[in-house]
Amino acid sequence: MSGTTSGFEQARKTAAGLAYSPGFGNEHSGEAVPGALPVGRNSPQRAPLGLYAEQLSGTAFTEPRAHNRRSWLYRIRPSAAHPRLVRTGNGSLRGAPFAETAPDPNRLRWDPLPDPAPGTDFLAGLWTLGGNGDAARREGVAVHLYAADAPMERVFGDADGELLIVPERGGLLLRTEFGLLAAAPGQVALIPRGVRFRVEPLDPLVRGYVCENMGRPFTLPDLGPIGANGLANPRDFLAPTAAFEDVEGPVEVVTKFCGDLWTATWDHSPLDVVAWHGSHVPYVYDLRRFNVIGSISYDHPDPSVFTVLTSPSDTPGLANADFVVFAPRWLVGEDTFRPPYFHRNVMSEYMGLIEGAYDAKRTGPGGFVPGGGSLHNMMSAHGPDRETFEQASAAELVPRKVDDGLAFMVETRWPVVLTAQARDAEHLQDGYDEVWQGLGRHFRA
Ligand SMILES: O=C(O)Cc1cc(O)ccc1O
Ligand SMILES: [Fe+2]
Repeated sequence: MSGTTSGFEQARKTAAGLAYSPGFGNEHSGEAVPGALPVGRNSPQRAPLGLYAEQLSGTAFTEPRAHNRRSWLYRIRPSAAHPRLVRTGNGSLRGAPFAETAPDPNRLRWDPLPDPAPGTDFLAGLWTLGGNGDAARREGVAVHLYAADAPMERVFGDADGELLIVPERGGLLLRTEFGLLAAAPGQVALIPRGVRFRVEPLDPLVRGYVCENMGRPFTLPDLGPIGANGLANPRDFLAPTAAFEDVEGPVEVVTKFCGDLWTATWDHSPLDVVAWHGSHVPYVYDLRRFNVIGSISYDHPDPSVFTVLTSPSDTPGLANADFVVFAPRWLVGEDTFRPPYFHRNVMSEYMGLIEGAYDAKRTGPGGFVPGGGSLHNMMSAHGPDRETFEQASAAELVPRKVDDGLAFMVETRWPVVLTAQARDAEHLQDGYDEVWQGLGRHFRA
């Protein structure tokens, strides 16, 4: 069933009225019914209102307090009350390890996903481009895209990692165990590992990207000499307030586990959490709130300065994955080539475009367009295309605002290995290499 007009109106009304609890990493809490949240202990002999107490851990019990993520949920039924899971088709979703294709050192670029078949929900609309690491070892990252036009009737949860959802076209209403979130293009939603949710499109066609982080949970990067403020500010991350559905009756619950989808039909909705508290919670964040730091003297800063969220590895400074945004900003560098420089990076870079244009690439047909993506794997040489290089080398260096687009990058420690469908996709562009052809020699000895 595709979304109906009255369905969208209803969902948009709900989205417009949502209340949130601000602050990344806070000990958030809430109760949809007064008195549902126990006071002074997590696990009373009998939880209030006849609810069941359940802990959901996002990190090992013993991880340092600063990294520890867990929440306590007070629900109508414990999650344990479910039948046996059975395998179901993965559709276009794939998991790590990625071994369908040989790792590819070529620079690659895709146009947007084709429109979905009518009646495609968010889960069925997920299409995996590639990734790295190993879900069973809790490391690596996967890049998915989605295109959907129908509300999810079923509920989904990802045991393999957290999901950073990046809408590019159309808004999403996310009904989660913790309550409701809405994310429109320009905003991102973060669903922690294992948290169950259902997606309702707020528009007839919704499209975007999903960064699935199988490593350590995303956190805000340290600020070092930047100081105590800047980049993504914690208070701009919004957690939901408690809301539950009390549905007795068959509900399909799909789980992604070690790369595969498993399903079970529960006799009630798993979105039955009446109260909760903790730090393992979903968030929505508006990328336009990002406080962009850049050069006010000369040279183009490395894009690490645009990091919104980072999933650290065991090596300090080496990310399992960074989520980076290229948000509107002023460029004022003197005697500086202002767009991204030519480079070969040990990290691998997947880029997507949420709207407008990106300052290193031509947009429009055959270019880097919203909904499209590019992959520059470990050590692949890339940077400004020929047109960008020529223009920026000749440009008058007056202060200029770059505010005609919103792009993002998933930068990861290991090459992104493509799925077969991404390698063979019709929407994989031919001849991306040509954007760097014709960069003639200007050398004068
Ligand atoms: O390749 C890209 O466009 C991403 C990028 C941007 C930038 O400003 C510097 C380095 C870099 O990899
Ligand atoms: Fe790059």
